[in-house]
Amino acid sequence: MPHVTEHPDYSTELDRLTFTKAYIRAVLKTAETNQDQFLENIQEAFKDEDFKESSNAYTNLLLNASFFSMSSEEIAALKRALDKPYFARMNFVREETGEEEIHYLGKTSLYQRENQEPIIVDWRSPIANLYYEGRIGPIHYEAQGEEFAGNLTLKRQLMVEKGQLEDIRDIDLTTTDELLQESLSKSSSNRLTDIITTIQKEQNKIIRADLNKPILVQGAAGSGKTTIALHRISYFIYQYKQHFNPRQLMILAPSHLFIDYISEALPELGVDKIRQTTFQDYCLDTLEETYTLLEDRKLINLVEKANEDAYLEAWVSGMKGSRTFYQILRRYIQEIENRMIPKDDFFVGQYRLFSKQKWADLFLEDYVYLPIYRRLEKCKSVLKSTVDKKKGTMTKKVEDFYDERIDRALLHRKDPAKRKEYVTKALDKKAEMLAETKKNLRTALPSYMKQFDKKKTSTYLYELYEQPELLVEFSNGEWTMDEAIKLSQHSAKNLKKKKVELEDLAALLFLEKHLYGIDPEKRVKNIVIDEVQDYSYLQLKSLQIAMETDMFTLVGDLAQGIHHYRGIQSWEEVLYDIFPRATYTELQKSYRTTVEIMEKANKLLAYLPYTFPKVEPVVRHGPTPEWKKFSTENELVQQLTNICESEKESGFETIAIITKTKKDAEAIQQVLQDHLPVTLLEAAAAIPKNRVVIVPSYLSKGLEFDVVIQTSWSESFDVNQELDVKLLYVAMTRPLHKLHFVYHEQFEKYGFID
Ligand SMILES: Nc1ncnc2c1ncn2[C@@H]1O[C@H](COP(=O)(O)OP(=O)(O)OP(=O)(O)O)[C@@H](O)[C@H]1O
Repeated sequence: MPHVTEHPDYSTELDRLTFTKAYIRAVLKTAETNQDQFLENIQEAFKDEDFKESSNAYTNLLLNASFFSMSSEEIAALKRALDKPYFARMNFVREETGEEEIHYLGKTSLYQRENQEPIIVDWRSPIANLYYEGRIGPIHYEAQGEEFAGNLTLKRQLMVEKGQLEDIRDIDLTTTDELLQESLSKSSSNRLTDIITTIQKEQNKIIRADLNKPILVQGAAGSGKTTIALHRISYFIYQYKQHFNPRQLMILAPSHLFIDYISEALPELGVDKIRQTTFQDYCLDTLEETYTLLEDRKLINLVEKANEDAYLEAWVSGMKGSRTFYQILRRYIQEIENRMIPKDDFFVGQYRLFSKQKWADLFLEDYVYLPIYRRLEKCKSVLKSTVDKKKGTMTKKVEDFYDERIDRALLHRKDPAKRKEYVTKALDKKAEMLAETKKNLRTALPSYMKQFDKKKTSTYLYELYEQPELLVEFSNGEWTMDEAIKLSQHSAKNLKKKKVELEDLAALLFLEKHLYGIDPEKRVKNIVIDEVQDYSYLQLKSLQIAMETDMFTLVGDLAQGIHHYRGIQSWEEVLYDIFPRATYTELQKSYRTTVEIMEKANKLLAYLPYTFPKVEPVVRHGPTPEWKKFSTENELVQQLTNICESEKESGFETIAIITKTKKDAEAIQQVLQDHLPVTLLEAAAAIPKNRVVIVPSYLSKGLEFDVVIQTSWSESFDVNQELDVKLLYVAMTRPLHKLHFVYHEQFEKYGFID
C-alpha cells in the first residue's frame, strides 16, 4: 500500500487539515473566553502556520470573521472533532453554476463565521447524502423539497486519527467494500460505535427514510439494526433541531445491560440527551400508581425447567399480549364508558336542569377525545355552571311564589290576627323553602356524581381479571371459559397486591390512557424500539395509543424472537393492524461476523417455522468454528482457559462464554473464577472492560464480542424446540471474529449445525 505522503494531493489535504484544526481551536477558545478576543485568537492561531497555498485567502477570511455564540453541545462536539474533524471529501460540480464545490464531511458541521461557507459539512446534511448514495458521475440530491443536479467528480476517504492525516483513499479506485472490510476487521471494545464513515447504501436509505413516517426493519443478526436506529435518531435530531427537544425522543431497549452497551455511540452521534429506558421502566415511571414488578422468569423457566408451570406462565403471557386481549380491553373501556352515562336526568329539587341525553351527547361525542375521568370532570363542570346559572332564577322563583302570596294576603285578608298568622307562616315557609333550595343547589350535583364509580386503574384491571365471564364475553367467544379461568387464577391475586408482570404493564398503560390520561411530560414524539420482535401486540398497541403518535422506528429479527410466547408472530399484524403507515424494509446482509461463522448459523434458520432468506455475510473470512469436547470439570476449565488465553494473545479484546441457561452460566463462573478473571453478566449490570464475560444466551442478544465460546455443560440444544434453535442462533451470531464450541461429551456435537 503506498504511503499517505505519496498521494498527489497529500500536501493540499495536510494544509486543509491544519487549517481546519486551527480554526476549530480558535473558535473553541473564543467560545470559551469572550467575543472581543475572537479576532486576536484567530490571528494568534495562524501566526505560526505557513500555508503553501491560499494562505492569504484563509487569513483574509479569518480577519473578517465575526463571532457568534455556541451552545455547550456545539462546543463539546467541536472539541471531539479536533481529533478527527472529518472523514471524507467530495467534489461536486453543480449543474446550475458549473462550479466545483469541495465538501469535507464530518460528525459535526463548522462554518466560516464571516460568510457562512462550510468548512465541515455534517454527515446528516442533505448534500452529504451524495457521498453515501452516489458513485462518481452524474447525480442529484434533494434539499428542502428542491432537487439539485450535478456531477460527483471526487469521493475521497480521509483517515484522520488523533489529529494526524494517516491515509487518503480515492473511492472508485479503492472499493467501498475494502474500506468496510477494514472497519469490520477491527476489534470490538464491548460497546457499539458509530459507522458514519462506512454507512452502506441500503442502511443509508433507512437512516434517511421519510422522518414523518414510521418504519419497520426486519434485519438479520448483525445487519446493523441497532446501529442504524441510533443513526436515524441522530439524523432526526439534526433535521428537526429547531422543533424538537431530544427529550421528546425515546429509545426502548431490552435491558439496562443493552443501554450500557450502546452508551458509547450516543454522545458521538449527538443523541445522548434522548430518553433511554426499558419498556418496564417506562411504564412504571408513567403509571400513576406504584407497582412492584415481579421478576420476569418466564424465559428462564422455559429454558431451565420446561415444566407445566413454565408452559402455563408462558401461555398466560401470550394471552395477555394478544390481539384478542387488546379487543377485550377495548370493549371493557366501552363498557366503563357506558357506566358513565347517568340513569336519570339531573334535577335540583323538582327542577330538571340537564337531561341524561344531553350528558350522553357531551360524554360520548363532544368530549370523546378526553380520557373518561377527564370527561366526567368536564360534564360535571357543565352541570355546575348550569346550576350556577339557574341559582338566581330558582331562588327568585321561590321568593316570588311566597312574596306574591304574602302580598295577596296583606291586601285581601281583613282579619288582622289571621293575616298576621298567615303572613308569619308564609314567611317561615319561604325561609324554609329558600334554605332547602339552597341546600339542593349545593348538594344535588355531588350526590348526582356519586352514581359514577371512581376507581383506580389497577382496580379496573383487577376487576376484569377477577371475572372470567367478562373476559369471555368481551373476547367475543375467542376465549373459552377454561382459558379465562386459567388467566384469572394466574393474574388476579398478584394484581390485588399491586404486584405486576411485564404483561400487565401494557394493559395498565392502555387502561390508564383511557381512564385518566397520560401525563404529557411522559409522552414522547418519536420512539425507537430495538429487538421489537420480543414485544407483544398489546405492548406496541398500548405504546402507540399512550403516545398518541405512530412515529415509531421499529427494528428486530424474528429469527431471534426468543420471547416468541408473548412476542409478535409476524410483521404483517404489526404493519396492517398497528402501523399501517409504516414502510417495511429487510436487511439481509450481515456485517458482524465472518462467512465461516454465518454459514454455520444459517443452517439453524432452516429449523425455524418461518421462511427466512439466508443471511448474507459481507465477505470477510476467518477460521471455521472449532469444536472441543470435555468430560470433567478440570477439562472444561482447561479448555476455556486455553482458548481465552490464546485469543487474548492473538490480540482479541472481548471474549464471551455464552451458555444456554443462567444455571450453566453460574456453574461455569464458579469453576472458572479461580483460574480466569471472569464476570457473570446480569440484566441490570454494566459490561466490564477487559474481562472475559459469561452470559446466558438470552441476555447476549444484541451484544457482540470478538470471540465467543459457546458452552454446554449440563444443558444442550434440541433441534425440535423452536426456542432452543433461536437461543443457539443468538449465541452463534454474537462473535465478530471467532466462534468456539466447548461441549460436554454427553451431548453429541449439535449435529444439526456441523
Ligand atoms: N456499514 C457498516 N460499517 C461498519 N460496521 C458496520 C456497518 N453496519 C453494521 N456494522 C457493524 O456490524 C455490527 C452489528 O451491528 P448491530 O449490532 O447494529 O446489528 P444488529 O442488526 O442490531 O444485530 P443483532 O440483531 O445481532 O442485535 C456492529 O459491530 C456494527 O458496528
